[in-house]
Amino acid sequence: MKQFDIASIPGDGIGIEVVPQAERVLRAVADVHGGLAFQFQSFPWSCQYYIEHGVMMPDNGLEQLKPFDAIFLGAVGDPNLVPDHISLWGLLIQIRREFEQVINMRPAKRLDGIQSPLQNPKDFDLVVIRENSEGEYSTVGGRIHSKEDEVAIQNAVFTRKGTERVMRYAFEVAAKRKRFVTSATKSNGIVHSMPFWDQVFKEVSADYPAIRTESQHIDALAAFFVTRPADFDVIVASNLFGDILTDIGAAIMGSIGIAPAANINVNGNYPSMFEPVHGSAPDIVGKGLANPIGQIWTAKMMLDHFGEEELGTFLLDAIERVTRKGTITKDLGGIHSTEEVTDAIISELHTARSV
Ligand SMILES: NC(=O)C1=CN([C@@H]2O[C@H](COP(=O)(O)OP(=O)(O)OC[C@H]3O[C@@H](n4cnc5c(N)ncnc54)[C@H](O)[C@@H]3O)[C@@H](O)[C@H]2O)C=CC1
Ligand SMILES: CC(=O)C(=O)O
Ligand SMILES: [K+]
Ligand SMILES: [Mn+2]
Repeated sequence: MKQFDIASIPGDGIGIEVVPQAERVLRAVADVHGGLAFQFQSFPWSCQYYIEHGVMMPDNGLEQLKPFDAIFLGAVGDPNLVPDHISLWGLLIQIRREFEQVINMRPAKRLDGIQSPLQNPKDFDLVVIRENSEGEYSTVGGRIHSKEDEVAIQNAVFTRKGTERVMRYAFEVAAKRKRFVTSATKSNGIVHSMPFWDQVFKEVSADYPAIRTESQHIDALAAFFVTRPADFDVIVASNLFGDILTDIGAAIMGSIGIAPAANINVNGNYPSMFEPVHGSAPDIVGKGLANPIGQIWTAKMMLDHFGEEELGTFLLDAIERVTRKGTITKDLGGIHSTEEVTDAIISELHTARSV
């Protein structure tokens, strides 16, 4: 029996609602498979934890997480309790950084039965590879003076190592897909980091002659995600550009509530972390309205990461059979609750086993 030890961090808001549902689904997957098991240990680190302890996680939090095979996170943030920059940097971004989860991988794909806000979405199936450790999300800078003399300086950091790494990763992913990489740039407006980004992209692409490439400015690319998403395969982007693009990717899928994501450690020194694109959605918390598909599709990405790709596909197929039948939550125009959608997915898993 293969066992995977998973650290669960439900976090805040709807994270607390969707993480246990996705754990139920993973247990069902294990049950259907018969030869593997998932062991979950839940950590209460969240804004509520901050109110009680003055920190988002204990001093040795990272040490506690390190031995696990993966981290399964819901969402972090409750602006009524803790300012967002404190809660996100104190937990989510700290784990991404300290555990060298340098790649953030976010697929966007049209699913049967889900209405895209686009009139003609076609069958888009793309994946954004976002740099996850540097770029525009940096602690370099500061604020000085006050009142009308106040100055805020925020420096973006682009290292050759980090830039090359995310690009190589994108090319490797593309090699297993439609062999097309689009680079998100803005070298017409950002005159140091983005021409550097373009240069590294050109150098790295020379190592992958079988893969088609293009560069698009981020503003135009954002528009193309709306007007012709089916034309893309793999998009490589900096931290901020990737963050924005993947919310658009989620929106054209039909809801941010279904979009999955993986924060990947590529050197094997620390666990990777799997968390949906969405946040804690304070506006719908406690009502059974949270769409569990983002968290469950994220579990599928965790299965892929464990090398269980067949099981991952099996799970995504079950999700799509459920959406096709119209068992969907309110954000997608349906009437079903978080739990009902999860039940339907679990029941599809069992049905698929028995045929
Ligand atoms: N990675 C993370 O943990 C992230 C955390 N956040 C944090 O979450 C909090 C709320 O941020 P927002 O900007 O409002 O983004 P959000 O993703 O939480 O919500 C945006 C909109 O999408 C809806 N939504 C999100 N997930 C849904 C789901 N599963 N089912 C149905 N509807 C869903 C919400 O109801 C809301 O209308 C903030 O504290 C923010 O910092 C935001 C984004 C990512
Ligand atoms: C924090 C955030 O917006 C994200 O991880 O997508
Ligand atoms: K999240
Ligand atoms: Mn985001």
